[in-house]
Amino acid sequence: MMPDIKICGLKTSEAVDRAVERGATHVGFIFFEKSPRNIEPDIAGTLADRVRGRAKIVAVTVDADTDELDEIVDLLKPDILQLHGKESPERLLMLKALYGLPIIKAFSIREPEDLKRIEPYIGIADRFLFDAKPPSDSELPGGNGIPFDWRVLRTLDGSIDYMLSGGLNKDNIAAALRETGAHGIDVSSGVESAPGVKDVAMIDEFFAAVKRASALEPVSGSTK
Ligand SMILES: O=C(O)c1ccccc1N[C@@H]1O[C@H](COP(=O)(O)O)[C@@H](O)[C@H]1O
Repeated sequence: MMPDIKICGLKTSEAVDRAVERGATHVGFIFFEKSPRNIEPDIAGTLADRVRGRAKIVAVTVDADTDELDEIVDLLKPDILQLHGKESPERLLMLKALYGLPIIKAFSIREPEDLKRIEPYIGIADRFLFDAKPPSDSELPGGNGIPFDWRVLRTLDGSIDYMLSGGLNKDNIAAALRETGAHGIDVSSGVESAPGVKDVAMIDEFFAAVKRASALEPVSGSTK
């Protein structure tokens, strides 16, 4: 089965169009000034209009205040909020009540202990996203292009819905899916030729690799 596929950090119509043509179920826009993928909400809204209804529009923010979120929700009209900072469960409840949007809550993972941090968010976050811990010299909480040890997720309760993220690319996505069986994947750097510069050929290659990996997957219940 094909996982949900989110292409994140989009900034051009060419990349948005190609991602959705190839089968992206989610497209992500980054609202974080220090990121090379940062985009103004009005420009993101115009890009999102190209694919609205064909892919879920995801607004990625990091500890954004309500004024900033108001502007993003107003101009982008996202389907989903992705919170990639230290937002508390209470903050998620408040934002869900305010905007009526589903929330993906991101967590950085290195070891099994890190998974304990999701517990207070179960039943509040609509989906989790597991990313690698950023290097100590990085200003970005995500989008660093580095994977974590996916074996950590072996201890995760199978009923937890999550997207796998962090350094995914055409060369490691088959192994990542084989190890985790993730129902959703999220890629940014892995389809870029330089930080913040999406490459449509790399988007093509990534989708081709996911399709190959999904075709190889054993069919549950099959006797063959
Ligand atoms: O991509 C960014 O610049 C970014 C900035 C701030 C918060 C989150 C960000 N990106 C998220 O991180 C994942 C993993 O990225 P990568 O594939 O390792 O480059 C990305 O998909 C975004 O959801």
